[in-house]
Amino acid sequence: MSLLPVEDAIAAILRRVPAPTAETVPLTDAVGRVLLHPIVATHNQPPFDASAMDGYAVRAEDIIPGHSLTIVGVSQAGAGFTGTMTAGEAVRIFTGAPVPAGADTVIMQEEAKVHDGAVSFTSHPRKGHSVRPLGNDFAKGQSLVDAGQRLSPMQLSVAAAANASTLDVAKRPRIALLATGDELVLPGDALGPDQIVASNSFGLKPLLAPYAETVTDHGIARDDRAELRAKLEAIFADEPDIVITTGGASVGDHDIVQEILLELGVTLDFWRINMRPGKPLMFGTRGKTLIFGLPGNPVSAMVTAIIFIKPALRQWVGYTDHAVWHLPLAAATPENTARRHFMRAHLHHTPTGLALLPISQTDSGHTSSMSRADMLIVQPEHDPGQPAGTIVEALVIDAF
Ligand SMILES: Nc1nc2c(c(=O)[nH]1)N[C@H]1C(S)=C(S)[C@@H](COP(=O)(O)OP(=O)(O)OC[C@H]3O[C@@H](n4cnc5c(N)ncnc54)[C@H](O)[C@@H]3O)O[C@H]1N2
Ligand code: MOO
Repeated sequence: MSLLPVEDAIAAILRRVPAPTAETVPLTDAVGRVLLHPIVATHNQPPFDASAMDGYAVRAEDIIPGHSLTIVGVSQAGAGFTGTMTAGEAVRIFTGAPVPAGADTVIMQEEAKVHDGAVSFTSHPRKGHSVRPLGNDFAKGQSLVDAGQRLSPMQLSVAAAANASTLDVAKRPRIALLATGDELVLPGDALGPDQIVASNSFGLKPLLAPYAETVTDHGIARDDRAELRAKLEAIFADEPDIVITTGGASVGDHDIVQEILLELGVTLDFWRINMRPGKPLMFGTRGKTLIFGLPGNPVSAMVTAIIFIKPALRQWVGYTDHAVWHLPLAAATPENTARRHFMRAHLHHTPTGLALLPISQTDSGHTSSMSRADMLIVQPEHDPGQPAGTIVEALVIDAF
């Protein structure tokens, strides 16, 4: 049985992903969305030379120990001093207020002594001190956030400062999930003999939600041709962008998912990858809909979603910031097989920095070890095993 290399499978999937398309959303709905057109400043910030302190606007050259300046007015935020300051004058000023014409420096009030309408100072500041020059933060026409980034609260704050009220972000796909298996019951239901609680969709839905317009969980289909066909037909009738099944992907007598998908007109691009966990992954298309048939084993389902569906979704929304990490091993890894191993690992804080502590559990049905993992070490095919300290490649499970 020939197994497809991981890279070839990812490349085959990415070829089927449509180019990102934009939609315009209000700033208030943009957090976590991927920016498709850069945020460009439409004005200078600050729009005028502004005071950074509550104090006095002065001309630096006028500050001579023992000499007083005459206070000729006030500049406050939203209502600047309208005159022009000349030699020997000072203007009372507040944080954020425009620095009056003629002034070049601000001295904070803690360093000022006021007496009879005049002010003297205990410090001798350099010219420009406590003044934020026009355009100091950003200049008109400057790109503030590049396309391809996932918008953070700070980036939305800068977008607002740049006077943007809407942003162009990537449209997100509509995703449908379907679990398959006679043995499955929903969490909370009584477990009968030989039954298993269906857990996959409850991990997949939040894993994929950050990239999706909607993730609709269509529940469980029994290993029954008519039922599975009817459920998949109903899902396809809704025209989702992506359909994800779990279970029934392998070679057992009840593994009928592929057969029914083919009957329903799905073109299969590939089945079975040279990896563990997750070997029986299948992928195909039906019109514009992408179909991922994930293995039923819970660790295999999550790992294949991380390794194959997340890259597809990142490309779908135009996200360009993804990084593979390189970190030292905190303990040795064992010899690998001919299949690429995505090894569960803890991100470990050591006195000399971060390190990866491999989790020895490799059972693809072992959910509790997966729940303790922060990272997946990418162990190459035929890797002989590596000693502690070796720098290895790893993926952050929770990264976008
Ligand atoms: N003869 C062979 N047997 C198997 C092979 C093989 O190559 N030859 N591959 C193995 C590998 S690798 C995997 S992975 C599994 C995947 O099989 P399926 O995708 O057909 O999955 P199922 O048989 O339906 O279920 C496997 C396992 O997972 C449990 N399961 C299923 N759905 C869920 C769910 N939604 N939530 C929680 N747990 C679920 C199910 O009860 C089974 O225990 O096949 C190997 N066999
Ligand atoms: O894909 Mo399976 O996960 O190796 O048990």
